[in-house]
Amino acid sequence: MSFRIQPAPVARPNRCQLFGPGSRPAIFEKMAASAADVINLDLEDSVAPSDKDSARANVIKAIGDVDWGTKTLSVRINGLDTPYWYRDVVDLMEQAPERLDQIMIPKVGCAADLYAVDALVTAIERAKGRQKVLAFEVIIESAAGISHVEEIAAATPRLQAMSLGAADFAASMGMATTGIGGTQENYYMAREGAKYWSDPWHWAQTAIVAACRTHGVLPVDGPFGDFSDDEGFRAQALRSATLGMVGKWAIHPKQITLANEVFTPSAEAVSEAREILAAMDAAKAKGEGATVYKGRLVDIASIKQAEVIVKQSEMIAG
Ligand SMILES: CCC(=O)SCCNC(=O)CCNC(=O)[C@H](O)C(C)(C)COP(=O)(O)OP(=O)(O)OC[C@H]1O[C@@H](n2cnc3c(N)ncnc32)[C@H](O)[C@@H]1OP(=O)(O)O
Ligand SMILES: O=CC(=O)O
Ligand SMILES: [Mg+2]
Repeated sequence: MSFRIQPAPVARPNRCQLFGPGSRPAIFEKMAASAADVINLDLEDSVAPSDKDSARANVIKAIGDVDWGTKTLSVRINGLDTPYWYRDVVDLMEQAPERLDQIMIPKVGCAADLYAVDALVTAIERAKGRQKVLAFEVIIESAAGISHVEEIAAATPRLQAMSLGAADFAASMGMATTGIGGTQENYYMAREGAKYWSDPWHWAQTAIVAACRTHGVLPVDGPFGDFSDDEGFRAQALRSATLGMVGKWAIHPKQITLANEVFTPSAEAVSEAREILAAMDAAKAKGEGATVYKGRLVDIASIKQAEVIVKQSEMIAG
């Protein structure tokens, strides 16, 4: 237990983050018209090295030209291990209009990575007189990133969200898979001739959720590569939501509805949460800290659990 109050993350919907390559401007209007809460225009791994400069120019133009509505608009810059990232930051901060809400920093390995980007962003904000404070989001997708996840979550007040990047994470960890998220064929327990599949992403997800919740950052599940597998996407997203994540990436438009459905508390869940709060109000009026709801114990901790669902639903409804 600690006397510190757990900080709340930014109150904005983050159920689905839709990605699109910065080298494919023909889809930008479609991305803007989608039902995703967050748009991630990518300058990193979906853009070939030969297209880095033109993709950056496309993105800067589109930030001003496209009507992004009320979406959170984010650009994924290149990693700090590349020659591209400083130019991404400098050009975005010097040339893009203030409609840009945040940048996503991939392959973060330690808090100092964010210190370096923060220093550069802060200097340009001051030099250019930019009024809007740029937010950051990061991807945990390396052995170093997951090892230092808590210091990364605490690294800068600019940080609003943290995603698990299953593809690069698997590569960095030396995992024997080319799958991007979801069930892995060889990750199972065997008993009496039957296989029971387990979840190889679980521990990294819970480490991210714990670090994020400690420091008031939104925990987000990253990509699910097989966009023809709706059932697999839904199962992965449901596990993430159950663990405390608030949303998931879409790497194809057909994943947006699936993510929005999973990360919007259902009417039944909200009504049950409200009933628990009402039951606890009645218990409190009688001087009791615990009572019975539908045959099961509810107590003061149940109020906090129910409030998570009600607050999430109210925040999404606006
Ligand atoms: C894995 C590690 C990571 O870092 S993931 C994040 C980086 N990756 C990305 O950003 C990739 C994002 N996705 C894509 O580039 C495309 O969706 C890929 C997967 C290449 C598929 O594109 P395509 O072959 O055009 O798909 P499709 O014919 O099924 O498209 C159907 C209609 O939807 C459109 N569409 C496609 N992708 C997007 C998108 N990301 N956002 C918005 N719209 C998209 C297509 O243009 C097509 O539209 P229409 O029906 O012709 O009007
Ligand atoms: O960037 C995302 C990933 O899965 O890698
Ligand atoms: Mg990656």
